[in-house]
Amino acid sequence: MFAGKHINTSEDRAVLHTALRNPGVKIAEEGVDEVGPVLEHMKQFATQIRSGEWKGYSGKRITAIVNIGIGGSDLGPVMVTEALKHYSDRTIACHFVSNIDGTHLAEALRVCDPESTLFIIASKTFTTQETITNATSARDWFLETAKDKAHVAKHFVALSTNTKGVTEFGIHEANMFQFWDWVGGRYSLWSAIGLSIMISLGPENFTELLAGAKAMDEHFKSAPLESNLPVLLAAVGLWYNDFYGAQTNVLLPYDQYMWKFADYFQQGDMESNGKFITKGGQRVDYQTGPIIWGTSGTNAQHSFYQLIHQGTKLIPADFLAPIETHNPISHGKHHEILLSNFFAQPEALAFGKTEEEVRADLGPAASKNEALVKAKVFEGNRPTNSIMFQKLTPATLGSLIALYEHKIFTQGVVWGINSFDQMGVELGKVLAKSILAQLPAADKVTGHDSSTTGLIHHYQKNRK
Ligand SMILES: O=P(O)(O)OC[C@H]1O[C@H](O)[C@H](O)[C@@H](O)[C@@H]1O
Repeated sequence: MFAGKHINTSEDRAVLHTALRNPGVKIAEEGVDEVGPVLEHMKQFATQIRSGEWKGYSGKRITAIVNIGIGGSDLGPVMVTEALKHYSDRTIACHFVSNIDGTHLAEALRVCDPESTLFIIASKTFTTQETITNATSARDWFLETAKDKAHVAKHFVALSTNTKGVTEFGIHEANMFQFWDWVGGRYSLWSAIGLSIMISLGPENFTELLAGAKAMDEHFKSAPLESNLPVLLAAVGLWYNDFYGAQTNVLLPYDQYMWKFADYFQQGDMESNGKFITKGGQRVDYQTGPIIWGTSGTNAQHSFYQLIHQGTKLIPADFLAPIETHNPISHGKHHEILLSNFFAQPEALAFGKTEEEVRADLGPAASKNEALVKAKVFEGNRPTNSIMFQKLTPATLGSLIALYEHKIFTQGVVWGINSFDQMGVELGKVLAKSILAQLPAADKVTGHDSSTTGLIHHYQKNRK
């Protein structure tokens, strides 16, 4: 991976997101020597937006950005801007529009002023239906007020590998921030796709984020296997996934800023390792990628922990927490309570509560209600990883993201699969396209099973 070999074999591509956090690295791959210059371009632009030097068409400064992208062109920027909100001076409102559902764009535009809004169209391919449709509607909305197409240049920029697609859309090449086909979508927040992060947090914090990831890259490359964090995380995961039949891995950050961390790694992990075919084309006869989910503690405790503690499924859990909080309100009381929960849960999951302990707790009442005794038993022996870090800084977040990226890579290598393509998302897209063409009239609806046909007909009969 680090050497730039084409380990994404099905697409014959290198996998070099690590080069994005190591500008100047020498690898013979088209575009690698442009990493530094593009980063510079991003810094200049972000600084102009943040300082107010960049003006909208009517002379107003930019006070809102709308990142229009989906999947890897959305989740990374959303997760990181949320996680590092503490580092934002909040002078620029950040909106993220991903869903093709018109509600997503409409609700964002409701609070934006066309004269002071910058649209960032983020799409690696610049062909994604949701993004191009949302971007076109955003441009129409903008032109309703701005009138003149020449004003688009001040309000629309693109992050993409597809120069032709960007210029055809009407965005000038000078307002395009390039990246390359060796950056996978779900590994792209380190590239131009991170522009919204940089505008929100400032170039220095973005540089720190990259530095933190680079430090983890170095650790991954050089640490002995037995003390190599991504390898350990991968090995523990493999153990439960492949030898204990665990279907899943829940991510539980005890830091409110990280509330989107699990959402981000749903794509990161499941799109990378949700594969049943090996690189050599064989059907695997073992389990591969786990189901990833989770949300921030302690909310999760009051929602789904019951099943983790006493359900019939084995759910390995990763707990993450900062030693220091950015918000030590009420003399640090909140953080102490938060951390006491962070320490308590893995202990409870590991050691549970025996029937004897329950009986001792209940005293004489135990013998009167045997069912209650059984209901209060925790079997324990439920596996967890606990990861503590000093404080959620940009560098620490960069390291944590890279830790999980390399865990995913390591597991993919052991399973012999290609973690860097995503063939499984194609079929639904193709079917949706053919259905879209059939929606205008009932007699056009052909080639589907009776359930699908019935649903489409129901929609056609009842739409207004
Ligand atoms: O950035 P884009 O080319 O618009 O792609 C956006 C997303 O599209 C697809 O859903 C892919 O499966 C994702 O990996 C990708 O992140």
